[in-house]
Amino acid sequence: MHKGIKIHDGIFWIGVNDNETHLFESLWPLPKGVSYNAYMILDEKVALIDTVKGGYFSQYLNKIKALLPKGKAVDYLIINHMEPDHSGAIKVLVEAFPELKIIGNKKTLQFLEGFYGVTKNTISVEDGEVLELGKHKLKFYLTPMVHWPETMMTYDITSRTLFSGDAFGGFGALNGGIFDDQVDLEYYEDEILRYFSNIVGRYSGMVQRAFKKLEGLEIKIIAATHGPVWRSNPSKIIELYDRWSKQETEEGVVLVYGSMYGNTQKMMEAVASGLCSEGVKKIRLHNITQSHLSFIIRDIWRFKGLIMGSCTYNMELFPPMKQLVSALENRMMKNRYVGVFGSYSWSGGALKELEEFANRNNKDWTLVEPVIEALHSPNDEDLQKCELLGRNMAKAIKS
Ligand SMILES: Cc1cc2nc3c(=O)[nH]c(=O)nc-3n(C[C@H](O)[C@H](O)[C@H](O)COP(=O)(O)O)c2cc1C
Repeated sequence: MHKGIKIHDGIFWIGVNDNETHLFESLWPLPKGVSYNAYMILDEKVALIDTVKGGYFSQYLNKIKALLPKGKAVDYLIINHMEPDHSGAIKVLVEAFPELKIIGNKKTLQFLEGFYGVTKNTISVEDGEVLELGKHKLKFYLTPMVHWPETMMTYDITSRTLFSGDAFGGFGALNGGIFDDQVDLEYYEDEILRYFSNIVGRYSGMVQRAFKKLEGLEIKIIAATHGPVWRSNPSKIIELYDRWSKQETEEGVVLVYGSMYGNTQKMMEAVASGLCSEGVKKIRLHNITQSHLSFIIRDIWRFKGLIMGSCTYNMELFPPMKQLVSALENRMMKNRYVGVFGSYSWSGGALKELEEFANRNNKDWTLVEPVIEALHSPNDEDLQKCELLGRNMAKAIKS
């Protein structure tokens, strides 16, 4: 990974791996790192597509210099996305190549000035405009809010490569191989979904708009800004992204509970038995204080059913459950079933908030009965109701 890697005639991956950052966007755990993918096209004109996070500039620059033919300079930097994990090296890049012309759309150039004070040698492009490098012809597609307002994609008409920005990208550094046929795809697919559901999912409608715009385009390679480059089976990730952004779900249920002393957990175990008795195999159980929210959101995005159970804490929902409920509303998830239950010892409060969530969002989440509330510790009747909730949820997701 110390030098550029050819992905097609004249096109090179010049990205870097970050195995140091613990939390992407200071929020999302990176147990296996993340790659910041950037690309270089060598033609009559030389173009770079995106940069890397600031601290990785020297690795990036070394790759550029090693590939750059003698006597040539870098002519263009195309900015698909201004988030600093991709734009962080722009300012120093401009110092290294002062003649460089920076290409972005109107919004990109506003961000460029705001973040880095760069205003010189910029070219604003419109949706559908084409830039000729020689053999390679790059067409720009503005795809706002996938996932920032300035995001765009760059399509190389010659090689049929789509430089897609953050779309189709995911967590996980690239360890050796960079292509879909060289890596453990099962791992990356999970991490692409974790990236999508937590970061891009809220803008699913805009992802669908982008799909409409790209309709009919022959795509042989997808080169995103994170994760593997799809050269063998790009249609696989396109299909997954299409399904996820249409909020199509799989048959399965996510169980999330918050419990301090085990009573609420006991209720969730009864729910799980009910699901199992109706043949549900894909059950993902999360103790909310043990699983990071990003993995819970990933599973909820994937499956059709969600059951949440919470103890009461100072008159309210258990604090991390509150965070989950707010995250669900922020992601604007749809077409799913939800079941809720709670426990308390004097005044209650947790269940009320979960029911309020279900009622507020009843167009997007269909409530599955019964709703159960246990005082102190669940009795036999409570546990039977929990099993019934599991059975009813199983029937709902199979209907
Ligand atoms: C710090 C703390 C705060 C609590 N606050 C409330 C409360 O405001 N209202 C209430 O009815 N119960 C309250 N409870 C009681 C628990 O919600 C109740 O015992 C519940 O059954 C605990 O479930 P668990 O065993 O799954 O943790 C509180 C318990 C603790 C430890």
